[in-house]
Amino acid sequence: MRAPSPAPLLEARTLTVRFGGLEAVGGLDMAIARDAIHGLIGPNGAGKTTVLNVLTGFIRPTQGQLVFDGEEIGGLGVNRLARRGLARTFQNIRLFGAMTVLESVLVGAHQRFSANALSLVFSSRSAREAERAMIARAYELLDFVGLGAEVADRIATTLSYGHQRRVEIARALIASPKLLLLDEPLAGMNAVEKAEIADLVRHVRAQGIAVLLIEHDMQVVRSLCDHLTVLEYGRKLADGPPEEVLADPAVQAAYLGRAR
Ligand SMILES: Nc1ncnc2c1ncn2[C@@H]1O[C@H](COP(=O)(O)OP(=O)(O)OP(=O)(O)O)[C@@H](O)[C@H]1O
Repeated sequence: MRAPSPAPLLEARTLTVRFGGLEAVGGLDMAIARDAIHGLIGPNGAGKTTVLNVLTGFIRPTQGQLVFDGEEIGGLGVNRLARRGLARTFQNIRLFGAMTVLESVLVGAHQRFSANALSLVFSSRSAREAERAMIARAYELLDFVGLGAEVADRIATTLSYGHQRRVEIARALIASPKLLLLDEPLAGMNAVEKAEIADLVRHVRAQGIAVLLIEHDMQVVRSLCDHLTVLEYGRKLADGPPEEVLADPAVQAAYLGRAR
C-alpha cells in the first residue's frame, strides 16, 4: 500500500484579492509541497506578485484561507509571517543605500526577531553572544550564496546586479525560512548568471527549504521547477508537473504574443 502523501507546507484555498473593482486573484486553490521548487507563472498582470504579496503579508487577502505548516496564517502581517518561516525577495531589488553587505544580510535576522525581544536581549551578555552567532551565520550565508567574506564590508548597492540578488537571498535565508519566495530572481541576468542562481535555488531546496518562484524564462522554469501553477487574469489556468503544464494548449495560448 502506498504511504499517504504528507500534508503540503502551504495551502491556499479560494484565495481572492480585489483592488477596488479589479479582481487581481480570484478563487485560487494552490498547494506547495514541503520539498518543492514550485513555479508560479503566467502572462504579465496575471496576479503572480499579488499572490506572493499575500503569502508574505504585504497585502491582506479579500477572501479565502491560507494554511502554512498546519496553521491558519491568513491576515497575519509581514513580521509575524517572517517569524513563522516565510521569507522573500523582491522583483525590484530592495537594498538600503548606506548599508554594507553584512548589515544588509543582518536586517533579515532582525526581522525574524521582534524589536522588543532584541532590545531586551541585547542588553545582556547572552544577547551579545546571540548577535555574534548571527554575524557568524551571516558570513556562512555569504559563502552559501557564492559571495564570500571579502564583500562583507562593501556597500551592498555598489555590487553588480547579480551579486545584489545574492545578498537579498542571503538576507531572506538568515531568517531560517521554511518557504523562500522569489519574485523573478533571474530578471535582468545573462545566461551564465541565470544558471548560477538556478543552482543556488537547488542548493536552497537541498537544505530542506521549499521555494516558490515567479519566473518568465520558460527554459529555466522547465529545468528548475518540479511543479507549476499557471495564472491568467488572476485565475488558475493549469497546475501540475512542468512538462504536462507547458504542453497544455491553453497555457501556450495564454502566452502567445504576450510572453516577455
Ligand atoms: N496595489 C495595487 N492596486 C491596484 N491594482 C493592483 C495593485 N497591485 C497589482 N494590481 C493589479 O493587479 C493585477 C495583477 O498584478 P500583479 O503585479 O500581481 O501581476 P503579475 O502577474 O505579477 O505581473 P508581472 O508579470 O507583470 O509582474 C494587475 O492588473 C495589476 O495592475
